[in-house]
Amino acid sequence: MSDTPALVFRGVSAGFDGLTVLEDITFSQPAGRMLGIIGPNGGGKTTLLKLILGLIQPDCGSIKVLGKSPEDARPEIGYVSQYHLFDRDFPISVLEVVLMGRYAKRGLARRYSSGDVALAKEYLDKVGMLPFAHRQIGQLSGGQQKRVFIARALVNQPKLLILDEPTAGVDAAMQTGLYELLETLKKEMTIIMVTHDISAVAVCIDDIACLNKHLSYHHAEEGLTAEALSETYNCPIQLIAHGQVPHRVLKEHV
Ligand SMILES: Nc1ncnc2c1ncn2[C@@H]1O[C@H](COP(=O)(O)OP(=O)(O)OP(=O)(O)O)[C@@H](O)[C@H]1O
Repeated sequence: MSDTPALVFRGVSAGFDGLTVLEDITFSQPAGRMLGIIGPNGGGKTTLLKLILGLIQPDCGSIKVLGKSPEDARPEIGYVSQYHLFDRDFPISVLEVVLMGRYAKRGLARRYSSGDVALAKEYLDKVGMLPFAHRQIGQLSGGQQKRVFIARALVNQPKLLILDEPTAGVDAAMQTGLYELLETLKKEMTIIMVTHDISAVAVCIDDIACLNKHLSYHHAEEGLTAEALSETYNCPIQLIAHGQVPHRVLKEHV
């Protein structure tokens, strides 16, 4: 894995129409680890992802993604958005959905090669969805669709995979499978995951960014406490669990 950090933010502020959504964000994310971004609704998580993807520009500060500008890094980023709006009756197969991910490399004008199809099948296999390759995408469950969209993001072999709420609408059993998949993928790439799922924070995430206009970054070596979460969410948070659950205690925000 490269020594170049996957992300470097230095004094970044950003917003919309004169409203500051992110203020003075500074952190560095090492490559080959999984970063979880947590925070309340409206805290600026999606805005941070848009900055990483180069879809919006910061008002001030600098951003490096994989050692490059966000725009230059974009071909090396795989992105799985929170919502996938599509017509469930649209006659497109799972394999065709994954092949769409190759457009970024091949352009719209060119037909898929046998190499593209082989790659799409390889990544469908990796996410455990190869047996569904010829099913219509609309016939799959939410969790199964999420795996297909992850395969579509992976088919360009990104160095950075960004997932916005990957477990939204996914049942508990599928969530566990999804986290196991992410653990495997982490060996090959950096993963950034926006999540409201505290169990994901405990189970598979290395580093944690608590975001509510300001960002507090916590390295893997720290843990997560209700106090640190309460500070980000601006309200008391209680962690409720049955039995002995692995948990983490983070340092206080400065
Ligand atoms: N295109 C936009 N134009 C104007 N304001 C925006 C725009 N996008 C986001 N905002 C505002 O920026 C703030 C942060 O929004 P953002 O979507 O980044 O939060 P979030 O942490 O992702 O929230 P959620 O958890 O609800 O998805 C909100 O107050 C939102 O209304």
